[in-house]
Amino acid sequence: MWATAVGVARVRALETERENALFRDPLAQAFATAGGLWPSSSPPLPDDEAARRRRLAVAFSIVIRTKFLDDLLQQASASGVRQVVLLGAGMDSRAFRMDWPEGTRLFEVDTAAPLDFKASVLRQERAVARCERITVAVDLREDWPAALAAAGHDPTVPTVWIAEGLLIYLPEDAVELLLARISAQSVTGSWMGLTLGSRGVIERFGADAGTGTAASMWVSETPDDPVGWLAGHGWEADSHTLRERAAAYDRPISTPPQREERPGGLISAVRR
Ligand SMILES: C[S@@+](CC[C@H](N)C(=O)[O-])C[C@H]1O[C@@H](n2cnc3c(N)ncnc32)[C@H](O)[C@@H]1O
Repeated sequence: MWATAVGVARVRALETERENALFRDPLAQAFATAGGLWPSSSPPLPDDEAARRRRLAVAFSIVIRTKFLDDLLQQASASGVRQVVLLGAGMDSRAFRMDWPEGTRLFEVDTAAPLDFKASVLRQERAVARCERITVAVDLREDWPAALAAAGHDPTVPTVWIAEGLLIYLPEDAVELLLARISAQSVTGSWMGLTLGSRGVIERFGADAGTGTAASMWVSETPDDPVGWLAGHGWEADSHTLRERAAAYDRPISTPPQREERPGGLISAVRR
């Protein structure tokens, strides 16, 4: 399941090599290498044209969402937030690659296996975090708020929460529960950045996805009205499409939309 996190690192390593990269993630290549996905020619792109296009589209979406959430984290920091929680952190290396104000504490929540793998790569790379970094090994289906609190998270001061490439893997009731728990730990002034499967993506990508691929594990998509949904949880949200953000980052999608595009893939929210 967490192998998908190494696939994400591979995409970030490729972006890092670009001249006009939207971000640079110097640790991504080490994660991809340790996971057997680097040099990037392995695994080869599938021959099947549709599968090839899907793979490229997923990679593109990872690059755009990474930049979107980097910006959101910077904004939250600038507004004074000093607690960061990465839910399903995987190989996220923001603790190491971003500038953090003095006093920032960053919690990485994931299960033990990916966190152990990550720790071994970080040791090998002699990576040094640029903020206080705390890992919390817990399954998000269990009582993770208690584990987070035990690790030192303080729910009485604002937090910026990131759930990147996570909710698409959780069934709808688990997404609701996660949101309720995040909201219960978020005082006014907290922030949240979410990525959600855009509408129809499971049908388009998941239906004929090979077993073991990331797309074969996708189960949930953006609700019909993401802004209203989050308002119900006490958040003032903005939702963006990949296409709109990609254009804003000067990385426009050149092909016209094949169907009506509804908002929803990328969400930023502030706690009221
Ligand atoms: C596709 S990866 C994305 C990782 C990271 N957020 C990023 O964008 O680089 C999904 C991550 O969510 C984690 N995850 C999925 N289900 C989880 C659960 N029930 N509890 C804790 N972590 C979970 C996986 O271990 C994996 O690291």
